[in-house]
Amino acid sequence: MANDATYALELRDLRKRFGKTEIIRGANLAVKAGERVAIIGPNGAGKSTLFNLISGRFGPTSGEVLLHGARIDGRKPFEINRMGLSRSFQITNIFPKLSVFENLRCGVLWSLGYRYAFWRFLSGLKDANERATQLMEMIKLEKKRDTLAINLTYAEQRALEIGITIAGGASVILLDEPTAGMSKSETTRFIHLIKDVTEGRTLLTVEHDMGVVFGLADKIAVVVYGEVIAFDTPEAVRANPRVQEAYLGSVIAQQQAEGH
Ligand SMILES: Nc1ncnc2c1ncn2[C@@H]1O[C@H](COP(=O)(O)OP(=O)(O)OP(=O)(O)O)[C@@H](O)[C@H]1O
Repeated sequence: MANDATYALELRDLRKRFGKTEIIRGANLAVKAGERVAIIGPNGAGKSTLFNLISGRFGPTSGEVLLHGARIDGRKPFEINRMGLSRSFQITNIFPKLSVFENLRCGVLWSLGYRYAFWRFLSGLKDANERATQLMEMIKLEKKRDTLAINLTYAEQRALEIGITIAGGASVILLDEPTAGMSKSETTRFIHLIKDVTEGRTLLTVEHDMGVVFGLADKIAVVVYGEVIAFDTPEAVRANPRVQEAYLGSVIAQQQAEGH
């Protein structure tokens, strides 16, 4: 099945060993184009490691990762990015001393391959400017166009980061805990923003907050001990006895006790 592009992203019997310890133990997942998927699971289950395997930060010990039917396992992160998968790296890919507009334009140029372009050439790059303006509207930061990233609120920085992540028009987007550290009202607004900007794209998030999971995801992948033990709609996952037993029962009980 060399180029079976039925799925936007596919993991086939994926395994990752660190030293003697197998952390990812035969993970399988098949995500259709346009699906929004939340990856949940207990601490240490391997969620971040899966993201690292998908985005090319780590190569798998064995198994396959396919992006629109093409093998990407073992490729470098920038190659995978060029093939249409973009991962957010939280605040770290924001330039604090550049404005919102300049940050977005940088993201656009990077995706076009102008990584080391000189700033004096930039104003002439009409397409990049237009795309940056369009992104700024999508992430609702038009009014902060010339504000330095360092002076944005935390939630605005996260929005900017998402703008940079989608700047190159990637079809598959990976977001690590996109609402972590936000207030409840910011989180609610941010879920809408993420839904808007990822419309028509495939989204994977690693998420601990069940409110975000159930508000955002079309499907939930439950990772326990390095395996995807369930992959289904939120309702089906919630009702799945194996998930209840392995993870969700205790999380929901805890969040109810905390008043979430
Ligand atoms: N580079 C590495 N070298 C060695 N062990 C690692 C490495 N990266 C992750 N691990 C181990 O792999 C296991 C899974 O970690 P991972 O961060 O993927 O889990 P997680 O499900 O994302 O957890 P959390 O919800 O706490 O963020 C942990 O035991 C971790 O210590």
